[in-house]
Amino acid sequence: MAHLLRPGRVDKFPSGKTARVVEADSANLQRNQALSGLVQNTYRMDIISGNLVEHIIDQRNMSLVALEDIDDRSPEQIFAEREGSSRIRPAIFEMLNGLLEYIPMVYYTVHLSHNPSEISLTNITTLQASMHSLRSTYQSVTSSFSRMKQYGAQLQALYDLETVHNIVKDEGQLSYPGEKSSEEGMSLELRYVWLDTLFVACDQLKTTNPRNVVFNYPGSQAISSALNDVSFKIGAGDLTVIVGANGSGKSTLVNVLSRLYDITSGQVLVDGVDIKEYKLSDIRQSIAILTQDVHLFPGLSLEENIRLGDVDCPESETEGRIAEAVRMGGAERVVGKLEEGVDTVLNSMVTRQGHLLDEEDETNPLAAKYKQLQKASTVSGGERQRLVASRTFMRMQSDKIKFVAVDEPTSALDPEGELALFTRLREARKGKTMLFITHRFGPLTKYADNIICMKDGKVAEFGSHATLMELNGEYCRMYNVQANAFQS
Ligand SMILES: Nc1ncnc2c1ncn2[C@@H]1O[C@H](COP(=O)(O)OP(=O)(O)OP(=O)(O)O)[C@@H](O)[C@H]1O
Repeated sequence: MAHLLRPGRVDKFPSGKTARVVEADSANLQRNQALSGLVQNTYRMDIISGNLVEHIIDQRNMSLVALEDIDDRSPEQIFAEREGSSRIRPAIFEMLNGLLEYIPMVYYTVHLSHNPSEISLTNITTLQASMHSLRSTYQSVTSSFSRMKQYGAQLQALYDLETVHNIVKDEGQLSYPGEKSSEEGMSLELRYVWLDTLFVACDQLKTTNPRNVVFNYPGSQAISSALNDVSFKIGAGDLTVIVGANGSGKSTLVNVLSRLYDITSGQVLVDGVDIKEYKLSDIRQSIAILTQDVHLFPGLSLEENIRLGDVDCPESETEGRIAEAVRMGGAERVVGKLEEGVDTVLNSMVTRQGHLLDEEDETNPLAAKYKQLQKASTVSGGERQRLVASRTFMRMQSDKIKFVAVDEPTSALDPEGELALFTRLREARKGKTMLFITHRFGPLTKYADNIICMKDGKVAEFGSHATLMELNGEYCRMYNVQANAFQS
């Protein structure tokens, strides 16, 4: 395992030497650890909404195979175990090893002393052969035992990855897109469910006891529901903008429309069919979600971070599609100023161990790497948002995407960057239904087919910009607050 230095913990010793942190320099080891690190809760939504659980488990398996005999435990663990085993091994293992060599001999000696007629050259040769074979079996068992411990740790890490599971049940049987799906995009509807349906007479349907659309977050202590009495319909290919005050339920609407959560009562219809009837992974792979909470995955290159937007992209098209995604995400300058471009790994995952380095010793081969690491690659908040948007554009290039939800992804972008991002998203909407959540009305509401104005978990108003302005209600009030700010 090669090592390189990192400007981490630095302690001066009286000898003039400096203790530094040393990192493992194996790309496979770092990749393996990066993929394992994605089980953290921080990345849960990114992984689930991107339908990436299986892909990440596969990739981690592949990186484990690529690691071959490189131990992927932390250096501290390896060190502690070596220290322990080096004391035990000579005392117990070597003794056992030595004893085993003699056991057959002792047995045969005793046996032959009772049956002297059986002593022959063949018997002695067989005895020696069995002795060697017994010894090598023992050695392979002990080494397998130690490998088993290692595999146990790896299995545990894989198990942790498997626990990045969905909150919702995956019991649907229908494939998506289905028979009723449109080329223009996904149609979405939130509606009441009629609890008791009575056939009063032939062709006459009487429904009673409507069950409201309600959503409460699991385990929430809130006294009111995050969504209550919400019903509307979005047509295939529509551009819809959701507006409303903080906490009014805008993001929650995206969560239930994309089945990150199931509504508590009521129904979400996708192309006229209950969303629960579709296979969950089909729904996931048809949706792209861009929010301010999505992350760049640490330890993976920018290229891989963007490629994760569409893991099924054919190998031959990947490079061109990534370049296009970077352009559309407005991240060309960000990538351009990094020495290693899209190969840059931000916040690389590392393994560490202590290392003594004489600071004056320029002949030390680690010195150059140490200097390189001191120039750690970082990006600003706005640059990060551009890179994350690039992953969404990578995803949107896939024909499978039928619904794109964009939830205020521009908080750190400059005004020019924000306008450009919204424009490119709108331009890429062919064959997709689009839903934007925004507090800034200007760049989007004038293009919207529908505006949903949320208030206290309810749809306060629904309609086009002109209709809602005419209504002179909540939307008109919020619009005028922004418009007046520019005029005064
Ligand atoms: N994961 C969660 N668990 C419990 N309650 C939540 C969760 N997410 C949101 N809520 C609550 O649900 C309500 C609606 O939140 P939501 O995030 O949908 O509002 P929002 O309109 O998107 O707000 P903002 O404009 O601030 O982003 C709030 O009262 C919020 O506290």
